[in-house]
Amino acid sequence: MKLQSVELRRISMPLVAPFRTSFSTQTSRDILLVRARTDVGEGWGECAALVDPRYSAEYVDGAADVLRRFLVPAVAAVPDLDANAVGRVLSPFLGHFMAKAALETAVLDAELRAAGRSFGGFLGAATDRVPCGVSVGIMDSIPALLDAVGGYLEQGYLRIKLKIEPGWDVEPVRAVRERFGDVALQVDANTAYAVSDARHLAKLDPFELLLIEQPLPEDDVLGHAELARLVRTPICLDESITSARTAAAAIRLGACSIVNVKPARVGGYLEARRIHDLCAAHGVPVWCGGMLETGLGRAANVALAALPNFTLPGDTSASDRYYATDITEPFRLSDGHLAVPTGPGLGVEPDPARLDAVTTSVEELSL
Ligand SMILES: CC(=O)N[C@@H](Cc1ccc2ccccc2c1)C(=O)O
Ligand SMILES: [Mg+2]
Repeated sequence: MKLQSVELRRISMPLVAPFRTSFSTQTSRDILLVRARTDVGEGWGECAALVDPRYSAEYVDGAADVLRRFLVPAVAAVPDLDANAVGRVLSPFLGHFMAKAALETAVLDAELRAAGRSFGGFLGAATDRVPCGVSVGIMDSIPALLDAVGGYLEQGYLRIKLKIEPGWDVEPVRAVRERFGDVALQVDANTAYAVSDARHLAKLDPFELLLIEQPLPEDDVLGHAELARLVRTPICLDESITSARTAAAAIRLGACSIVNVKPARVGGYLEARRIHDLCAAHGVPVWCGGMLETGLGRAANVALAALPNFTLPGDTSASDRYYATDITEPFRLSDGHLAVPTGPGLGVEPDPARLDAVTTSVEELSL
């Protein structure tokens, strides 16, 4: 396969409701899509980077720039391209995992569409539908939170994840437990605490949470290992896991007993599968994280979440959790599950009219 041209497209997608985390409140998503045109057809990749470097060091204008200047030219120079070559040819460029993931996914999508293979079939999906959880933002009040959680449970979500931060943690969890009983429940702090908060975080132990996600800063692996000795609730890492190597180190150091696998955060679906396999070898369960993707990224995540060691419901929610109108056919929850796409490649593609309606810029990179 040979890369002939790449389109960098920016789309602006309003969220159905503000989404507040410990690091920001977002009301819309400014998303970069990568469209790879090759001699055997085209493929799509979605870059998960936020508009500002608050979840990780990446941000969407920076991702577009690193793709334009370094990543796309390097991949375009490969004479006999396949998805396995992308990680190798991009490894001299450090970091920029979300930008790399978008490009690798676009190349993989083109390759698989041309071969008539689905993402799930290629990655090793073991099931045709995946159980889904939902991520619930920090709310203005406990009653508002309980209304939101009640609504998601009525829609059929099989697991609730509450965003927490200092000042919004024990009480919201207590309220959800008192109202909804033993629903599958976990929390995500997005790095908002310090290991000195261990005694406070241990107050969550009586609520039998599935896990506490990324309580401490990304680089505080040793702090997570110390916290895991002071808190009974299992520790799950998200931001800290940037590769299979960092996953192996975190597990060996006792920093986590569960991993949130996010292809965008680790440079793509091939590395994500390596993390899945490594965690399986260590008996560490994984689940698929979310970055408020459109149906393009959502399709790839659902295929990944079908691998056998994804034993916990992920943040693979339905399209309407975030968007009133998706750019692809929407993913709809059915009995708390999403069906794994079976078509070639991602198995979905953008509807041209819907795509045009949200497009804010299109740039053709000639190679
Ligand atoms: C579903 C979920 O909680 N995702 C991330 C946080 C996150 C990720 C990407 C975002 C993009 C725009 C606005 C908020 C966002 C929050 C997480 O697991 O930590
Ligand atoms: Mg998280």
